[in-house]
Amino acid sequence: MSSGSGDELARPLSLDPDPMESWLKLSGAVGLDDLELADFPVTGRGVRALRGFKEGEKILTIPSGILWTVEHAYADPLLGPALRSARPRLSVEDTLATYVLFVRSRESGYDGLRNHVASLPTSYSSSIFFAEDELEVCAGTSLYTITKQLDRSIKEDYRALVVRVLARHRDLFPLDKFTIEDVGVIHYKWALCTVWSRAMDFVLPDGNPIRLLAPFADMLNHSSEVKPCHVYDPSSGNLSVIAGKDYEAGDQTFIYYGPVPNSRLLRLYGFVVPGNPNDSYDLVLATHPSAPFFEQKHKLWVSAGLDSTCTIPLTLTDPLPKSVLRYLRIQRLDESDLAAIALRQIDATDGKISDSNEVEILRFLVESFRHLLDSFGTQLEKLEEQLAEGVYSPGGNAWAAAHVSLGEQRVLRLARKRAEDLLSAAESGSGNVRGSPSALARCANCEKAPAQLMLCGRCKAVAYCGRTCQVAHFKEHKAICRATASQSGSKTK
Ligand SMILES: C[S@@+](CC[C@H](N)C(=O)[O-])C[C@H]1O[C@@H](n2cnc3c(N)ncnc32)[C@H](O)[C@@H]1O
Repeated sequence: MSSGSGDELARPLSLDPDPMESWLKLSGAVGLDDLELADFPVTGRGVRALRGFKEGEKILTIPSGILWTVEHAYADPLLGPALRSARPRLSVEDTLATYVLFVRSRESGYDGLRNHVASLPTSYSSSIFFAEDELEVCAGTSLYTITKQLDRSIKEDYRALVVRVLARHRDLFPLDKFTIEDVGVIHYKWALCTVWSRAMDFVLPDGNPIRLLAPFADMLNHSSEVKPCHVYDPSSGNLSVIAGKDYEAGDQTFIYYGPVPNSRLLRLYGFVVPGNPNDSYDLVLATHPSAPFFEQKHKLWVSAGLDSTCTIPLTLTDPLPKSVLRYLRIQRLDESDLAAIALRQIDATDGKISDSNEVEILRFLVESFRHLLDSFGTQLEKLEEQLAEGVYSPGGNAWAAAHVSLGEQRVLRLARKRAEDLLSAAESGSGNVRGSPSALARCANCEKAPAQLMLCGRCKAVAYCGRTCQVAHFKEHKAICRATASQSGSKTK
């Protein structure tokens, strides 16, 4: 479940001619002679280069005709009419999941696609398959909440799929293979995880999105060390993979799944990257329509590029985005503020409204962050201790959940600290905190402000009074350090 290239001990998976590979070649796939599937120690099965590739060189093309797409599902002579009869139309995700389940259930025909399905993992380690005690490790995180919600919604979605499609076409979806009971839900979850962890998303020139599964290209694991390197050609409809860096013969080849935080990685792909620089916390801000002056405030949120309900990601590099403050300033406007705004005496879409409004929203934020942090099942220091002591078996579900919790707590602590700094400045009337100067004026560990401080040599975004404090703070700082250094283009490893 952890990330890394782990190329050293890769074993080829089989020496027999692979039926999927033969089908791919016959269908016009290009590049397979220079690649092979192999088992890698850290990432699991992946794709190995059999010769060197230069960055930017095309390494693989999967032709349009054998991609799993919504269009192909609808064009299928058996499945298409069943899909078309569904009212309302199935979502893209459900269409692809139904397509995969349909092909898997066929006893004849669909030979190529069935070979692909046969090569898919039989189980997934997405958080939706976690046992209760494993999920409890990340109680308090957005992953915990979303996974619980998914547990309910997936059952409902499957029932809806049965009613809208499966039960109406029992000739295609026989009851013994598409049961209404729990087994059916388990198969549906498996198909959803297949789509979540293997589908690729692109935007077409007309602005419409396309989601597809590409046999063999879906065997490429993720690495943040490679540039984005999978491309869809809208004119041919083919999917290609370009070398995202230089490879030597024997290396594992990768694609880049994107700057994904651990909570999303674990839910969709079933793995985490320890110390993930993309970790984030999704802060949900909402106001009930019955709140005073809701209509006026709603207009102000919209003109500030927000809405009355907003989900704003807090990140390691920007733990308290301006949009959070902007939202709350509008939420706390009183009658006289609104009158001043109507007379254009105040601009509510940017900047401070008044000292009292600012202090009020910052107090609220500090309290909210404290409350959110208190709601985590296991506190950050305890989790770090447990991970160091090997309480969770490395790579296991509980271990991965612990990393998600660590990441979200680190982000929230930074957000709380930033709100506290802003609040003390607002209360003292200086109102002059821009993050960096105050952070650099005090030791990031003991918070003292001696005459001389030394900057972190890598990110240069925090300062320490001495080596002891730098070492003591390293665990907490390393993820944000990586993120800040990579954002500012630092070349240091
Ligand atoms: C697109 S598939 C890649 C092929 C997959 N390993 C297989 O055997 O079918 C995505 C899945 O590969 C695994 N994976 C990809 N990148 C990984 C990484 N960096 N570390 C650990 N597992 C990874 C995860 O299980 C993920 O859900």
